[in-house]
This record gives sequence, structure tokens and C-alpha cells, in this order.
Amino acid sequence: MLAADAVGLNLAEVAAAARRRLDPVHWDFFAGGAGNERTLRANEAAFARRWLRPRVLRAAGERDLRLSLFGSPVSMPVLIAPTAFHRLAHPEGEVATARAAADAGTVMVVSMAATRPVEEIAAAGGPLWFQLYPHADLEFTATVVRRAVAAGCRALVVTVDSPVFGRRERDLRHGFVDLPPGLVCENMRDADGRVRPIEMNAGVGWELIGALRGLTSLPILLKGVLHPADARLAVEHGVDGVLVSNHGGRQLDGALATLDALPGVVAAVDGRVPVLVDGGLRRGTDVLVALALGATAVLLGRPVLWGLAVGGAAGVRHVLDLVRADLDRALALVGVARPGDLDADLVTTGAPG
Ligand SMILES: Cc1cc2nc3c(=O)[nH]c(=O)nc-3n(C[C@H](O)[C@H](O)[C@H](O)COP(=O)(O)O)c2cc1C
Ligand SMILES: CCCCC(=O)C(=O)O
Repeated sequence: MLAADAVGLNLAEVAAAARRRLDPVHWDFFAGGAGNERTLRANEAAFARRWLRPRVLRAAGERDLRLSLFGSPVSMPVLIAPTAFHRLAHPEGEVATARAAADAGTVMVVSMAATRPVEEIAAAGGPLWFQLYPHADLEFTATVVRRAVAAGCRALVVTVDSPVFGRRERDLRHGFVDLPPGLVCENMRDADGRVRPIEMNAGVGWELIGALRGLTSLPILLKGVLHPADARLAVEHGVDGVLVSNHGGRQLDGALATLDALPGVVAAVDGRVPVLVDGGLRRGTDVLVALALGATAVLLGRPVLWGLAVGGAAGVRHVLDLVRADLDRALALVGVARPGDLDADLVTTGAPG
């Protein structure tokens, strides 16, 4: 275990420690967003606008954070979001992240842009889900999906907020356009073993869901839904879960904060499939607010990278442990034992009345 004071008492301190260690170019790749970074900032700011209205004398007793998601049992409703290029944060890369996820009893969503082969990540522990950018070449997509399934991934997370790549000015300023020599997206190999570039596909429509169903019987989640009409369409097309996300502010700058999008999506989905959310969660109380507003679970993106940069698997574990303890305490303080029992009336914007 890492000494907590060497790593940070909270995720902001872990981020500061990571910043001291990382190459500034890589820090900016991880930390940055698109355009003016309005959406990046808005994700965290949205949590700061919510206030908790706790209940008292509820005799809630011991908390129980466990749940089961798409057949994967998890020890808490906090999962690891797919993020690219973990070897820029730590030499072990995604293998270290997976070990921490397994130790903490939660799901890691492996990015299509992972820098370790999915088989090696899976050997470090599960459960894993696999994130996919829908390439125009369905045959290639099928190759990637088959490989992820064979490695034991238990769900597909299809990212739909990226018809083109967001404009990230920090990366442009640094001239950061690709991985350094020696690192590649290991799961982008075609049948001949050649590494293909990640492609964004502006030509893809709702037929994608049927095409993916033809490739796999795994649960399919759509990542990057903000509009209630799309949430409704997603359910009509038979997806198994909706992930409210704006890609951590890295795609459409000016897109609304995910916490602000969440209630509309939850209302549109109307309990038919689980709704998950990511973006800007930095405290257990943020997790509590997202769950109270209708999310079944949340995902952490950057905080996991900060933990990885600071201490490899132990650093990621530290981040997950901090959030778990914080969520547990917050639940007790609002008088709720199980995340599923949280109610929206515990959260207010602080307006009078
Ligand atoms: C460095 C970095 C790389 C990312 N790579 C991917 C990716 O490969 N695929 C994907 O769907 N989302 C990717 N995301 C978005 C995350 O899955 C997630 O939506 C976002 O980071 C959540 O916000 P947070 O970082 O504020 O927790 C990436 C985010 C970051 C910060
Ligand atoms: C080509 C890698 C894409 C990674 C990604 O999704 C991001 O950086 O946000």
C-alpha cells in the first residue's frame, strides 16, 4: 500500500502529485479538453451547484455498496471509464489499472486505444468491458470485437460522441499527435497483425446497433448520450445501457455538463435500462448526487490516470478506495444504506424553498 499522505488525501491532491511526475505534454493530453474547455470545467462545476438535504434518524445501519451490472458483480457503483494510452502514465499501463480494478472489485472499461493487449489486461483481473469506436470497416470492427470477447470482456461500450475528433488545443500547441515510439494501440491489429489507426466515423447511424448485435451477444452500452431523444432511440434500438457522457469535455466544447444532462436522460429512459454517467466526479458526494439523480453507477476517467501516474496499480487502488470510503460516509450522513435507495429529493440546487 502507498502511504496516503504521499499520494493525496483526496483526488485533487492525487492530481497534483501526478502533475509533478508526468511529462507536461502527457499531463496536458490527459487533463485537457476541446476548444475553450468550457465543458471540461462545467462537468465539475455542475456538482458544485448541488446541495444535499440529508434525512435524519433513518436507522439506515451498515451500508452495502454492492450491485450487479450487466452480469458483472461490482463492490460499488463506481467503475473505471475507458481512457487511452495508460502507458503514458505508467510503464505497466492498462495491466496495472486492471489489477487495481480487480482488487477493488469493480469493472474496468478497456479503451480501444489501450497500449497493452486486451489478453494481458484480462490476465491481470476482471471484470472487463471493452470500449469501441465504430469504424467504417465492419469486418475490422468484428475482428476487434471477437478478440475482446475471446479475452473475456463482458460488455461492449460503444462511443457515439466522436463522429470526428475534438479539437484539443493543448495537444496542438505541443505538437502531440501520436504515441511515442515503442507504444501502439495494441488492440487495433488487423488479421495480419498490422496496427490500424483509430478512426472516427461520421457516417454511422442507428443501424450500428443491429450490426453489432450480429457480431456479439454481449450487452451493448451507448457512451456519449446527452439528449433525451437519443436516449429514447437507444432504448428503442435495444441497447442494454446508456452512458451519459461528453467525453470529459474532449469532444464538443459547449456540450452541457453531464450532471445537467442526466435527469432528462433518466426521464426518457424511464427505468427500461440502466443509465450510467461520467464526467467531473471527484468526491464520494459527487457519486451520491449522480446516483440520487437517477444514475445506476458512475465512471471515473482522469482520477484513475492520476492514480496510475503516481503509483501504478497501488495508486489506482488508492483513488478507488478514497472514493469508496467517501461514498460510504456520505451515504451514512444522508441516512441511506444502499445506493439504490437514494432519492432525488436529497439533492437541491440551493434555491429558496
Ligand atoms: C486522457 C483521456 C483519454 C480518453 N480516452 C477515451 C477513449 O479511448 N474512449 C472513450 O470512449 N472515452 C475516452 N475518454 C473519455 C472518458 O471515457 C470519460 O468519458 C471521461 O474521461 C470522464 O470524465 P472525467 O475524466 O472527468 O472523469 C478519455 C478521457 C481522457 C481524459
Ligand atoms: C485516438 C485515441 C482517442 C482517445 C480518446 O478518446 C481521447 O483522447 O479522448
